[in-house]
Amino acid sequence: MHSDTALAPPPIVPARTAGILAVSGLAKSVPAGRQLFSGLDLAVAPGEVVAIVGESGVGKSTLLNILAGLDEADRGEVRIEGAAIGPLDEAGRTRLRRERIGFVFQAFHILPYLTLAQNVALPLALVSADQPRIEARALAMLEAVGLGDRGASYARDLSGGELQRVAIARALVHEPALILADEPTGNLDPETAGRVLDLFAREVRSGDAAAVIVTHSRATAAIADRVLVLTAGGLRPADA
Ligand SMILES: Nc1ncnc2c1ncn2[C@@H]1O[C@H](COP(=O)(O)OP(=O)(O)OP(=O)(O)O)[C@@H](O)[C@H]1O
Repeated sequence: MHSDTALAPPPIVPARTAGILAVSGLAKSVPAGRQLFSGLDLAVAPGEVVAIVGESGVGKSTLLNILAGLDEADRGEVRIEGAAIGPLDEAGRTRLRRERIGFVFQAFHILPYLTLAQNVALPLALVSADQPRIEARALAMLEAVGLGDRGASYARDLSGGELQRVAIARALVHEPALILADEPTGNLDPETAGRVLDLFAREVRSGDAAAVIVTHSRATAAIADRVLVLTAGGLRPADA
């Protein structure tokens, strides 16, 4: 896994900018031509957790995918730590995601042929060759989500809620600058969700990272510094 490290370009270690995420004038329509949103602006500072809520089908998951460079906007700009992602080619976007972004997908995407410990370690193993640190950090993250004794298990042996916690541990393990999470507590009971959300907030704030969480859950929105509603006209404060 590390054999190509010597040939790889140096890791992206940008200077901390005033904003981790800066989005301006974003517009997106779906292939049938229906406009999901336009004129969308968003700025997220280090240490800040932003929750995005909105009706089903309004485009929340699509927005997260655009922020991660997994989907293209029709118009507008996304900057992560000051760098625009639009001009990056696929390799550049992959590298940006690997080194600076942690993504909790709605469908988890836990790899079935790796143990849970290996799944959690993977994002860190892609950017570091320090095996003892990788293993220690992966175990610490599994413990933090209450699965410290399940590192040797495989995805097939876990419940939906346990898989969700593995996905969260994996998204945080490499201390990304930007954490994007799609319904990260949708499969968790309130007590487990609370514990996981505490971890989430702690990792973001202690690492000066930024998080954008899409959620329908009031408890999840409650840990955010700001709650924004996605509408066809962009994002607006939830209480406006
Ligand atoms: N590739 C695509 N082709 C056609 N329609 C699409 C495509 N991708 C997304 N859509 C449509 O765009 C809309 C927004 O989808 P998205 O999953 O972003 O919504 P959401 O706000 O996250 O919804 P939910 O809260 O139900 O998860 C939906 O109506 C969806 O069917």
